[in-house]
Amino acid sequence: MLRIENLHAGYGPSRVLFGMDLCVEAGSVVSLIGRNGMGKTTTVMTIMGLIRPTQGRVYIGGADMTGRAPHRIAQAGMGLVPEGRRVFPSLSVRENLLATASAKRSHKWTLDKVYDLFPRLRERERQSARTLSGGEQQMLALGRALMTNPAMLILDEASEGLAPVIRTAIWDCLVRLKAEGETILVIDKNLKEMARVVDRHLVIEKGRLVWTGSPAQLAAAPEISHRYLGV
Ligand SMILES: Nc1ncnc2c1ncn2[C@@H]1O[C@H](COP(=O)(O)OP(=O)(O)OP(=O)(O)O)[C@@H](O)[C@H]1O
Repeated sequence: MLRIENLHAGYGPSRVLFGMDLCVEAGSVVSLIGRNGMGKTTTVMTIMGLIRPTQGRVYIGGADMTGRAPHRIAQAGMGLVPEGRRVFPSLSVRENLLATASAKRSHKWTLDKVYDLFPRLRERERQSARTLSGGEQQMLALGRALMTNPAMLILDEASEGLAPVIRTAIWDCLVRLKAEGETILVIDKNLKEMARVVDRHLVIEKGRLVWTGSPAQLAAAPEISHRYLGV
C-alpha cells in the first residue's frame, strides 16, 4: 500500500532523513517508533507531500507519488490524523466530519458509522469542536480522517496527552479498525498498547530504519528497546 525508499529530507539546511525506508502492506498495522527528534513526524510530512524530499521515492498503491502536492496524496488515499489534532474549532462536530467527507474511493465510512465507532461524537453532534475535551477532539480528528474513506490511515501521536481511559478508547478503536481490514501506520510511544494491534514495528534512528520485527520479537530483544527507544 505504502512504500518509501531511500528518502532524504529535512528543513532547509537541516537534514533529518538519511535514506529512510518503510513499507506498509495492505491490511496491516505497522508502527513507526524511535526516540524524540529521530524523524518520525518528518517521515509522515514527507509522505503527505508537505516536505519535498531531496532524494528517494514515495509509492502509494504502486504509483510513484514523490513530490506530489498534499491534496494529490490525500486523493491517492492517505488519511492523516496529525499530531495535535487540529480540528476546525468553530465548526460543530457534524460539520467537522462532513467537511472532509468523500465517497470517491469507497462508501464504507459514513456519518452514522463514525458515530457508531464513537458514540460520544453522536451525543455532541451539534457542539462546536472547541468545546470538546482533548480526548473527544482526538476522536473527532480520527473520525474526520475516516470520513475521507482513506485507503490507509496515518496516526501521529494520537494518544499523546490523553487521560488513560480515553487512551484505551482510542486503542480499542484501532483494534476495531484493524479487524475491519484497515491499513494503518501508527506513531506512538506506548509499546504495551501497541502490542495489541500492531503486526510489525519499524524503528527509526537518526533518519533511517534500523530495526523491524513483531511486538513479540521486540519484547524478546531488550537491547533494541534500550538502544533505540531508551526504555
Ligand atoms: N519545522 C522545522 N524546522 C526545522 N527543524 C525541524 C522542524 N520540525 C522538526 N525539526 C527537527 O527535525 C528533527 C526531527 O523531528 P521530527 O519531528 O521528525 O522527530 P520525531 O521523531 O517525530 O520526534 P518526536 O517524537 O519528538 O515528535 C528534530 O531535530 C527537529 O528539531
